Amino acid sequence: MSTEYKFLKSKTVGLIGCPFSGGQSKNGVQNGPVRLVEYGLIEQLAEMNWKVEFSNQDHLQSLEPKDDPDIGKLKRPRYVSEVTRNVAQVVQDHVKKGNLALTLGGDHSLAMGTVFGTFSVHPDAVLIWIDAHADINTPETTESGNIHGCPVSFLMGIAGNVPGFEWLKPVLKSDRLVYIGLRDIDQPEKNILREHKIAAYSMHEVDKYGIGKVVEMALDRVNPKRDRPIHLSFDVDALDPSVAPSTGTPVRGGLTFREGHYICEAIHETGLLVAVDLMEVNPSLDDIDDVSVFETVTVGCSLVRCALGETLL
Ligand SMILES: NC(=[NH2+])NCCC[C@H](N)C(=O)O
Ligand SMILES: [Mn+2]
Ligand SMILES: [Mn+2]
Repeated sequence: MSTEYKFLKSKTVGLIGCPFSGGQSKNGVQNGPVRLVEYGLIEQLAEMNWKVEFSNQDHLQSLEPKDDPDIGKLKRPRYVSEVTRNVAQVVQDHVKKGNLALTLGGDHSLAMGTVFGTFSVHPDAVLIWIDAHADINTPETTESGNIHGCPVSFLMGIAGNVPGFEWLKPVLKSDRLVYIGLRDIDQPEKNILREHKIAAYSMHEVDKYGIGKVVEMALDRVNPKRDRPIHLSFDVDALDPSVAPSTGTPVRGGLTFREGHYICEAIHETGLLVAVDLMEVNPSLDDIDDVSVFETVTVGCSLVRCALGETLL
């Protein structure tokens, strides 16, 4: 189109709802997409003059194999592989058509599919990963065995050969990835970040420089000429638990409400977005109250709206 989005053909969003929880061990995150849609996300985007093509992925849960024994430490590897392979295809179809691919999780292992889908159309894209966690454990280093802690290593091709994941060719180069919001990184993950010289802005840098400067530095690192397509993968646990409590692995000391929104606004302003993930909204955790769920769902919707162009003025 449009001056607003350099790599889109029209102001159309492919909304991909992924009710999937197999990349981690807590129940409920599969209900994230339905709650975000129930709250009105589709209508909100339509009101912002987006055409919405809703690609609901309700069949994903039926892909769970009867028998899915651990491979090494990895839990539910066949299920995760099958689901993410399907998601990759849907994302790829939307991005190829010039739609903005918006994926609602579900757990963050889904990013294996979304990022692969984007990069198979735009091999020169960059990945901006907003998270408390680096999600770059390998099958060797993961302690939990939860694959939502590992998608980045698979995408980079440093996960080794895991049977069933042959389809997932390494598409992500270490200099095309940047993190913002990190604060809970396993020691082996720190080693990987250092070894591969991956750009990472933890909460320490957010405190030190302010979010405006951090986003600018992050873009300068991976997208210095501002000419590469951007895939934004936003784990809602990047936000402080006081802002987004209803998520499976909350970590104190996170992004404020405004810092989270600023990131989305600033990335929208580049005009380079081709894909957005909103992951790890879990509206049905045990012991969670309705207000916490409501706050998390509403903040999820407003992050998405800001990434898609909502402004304060
Ligand atoms: N997408 C997430 N919320 N990931 C949390 C990962 C936590 C931990 N590093 C692990 O490997 O299990
Ligand atoms: Mn996380
Ligand atoms: Mn994550």
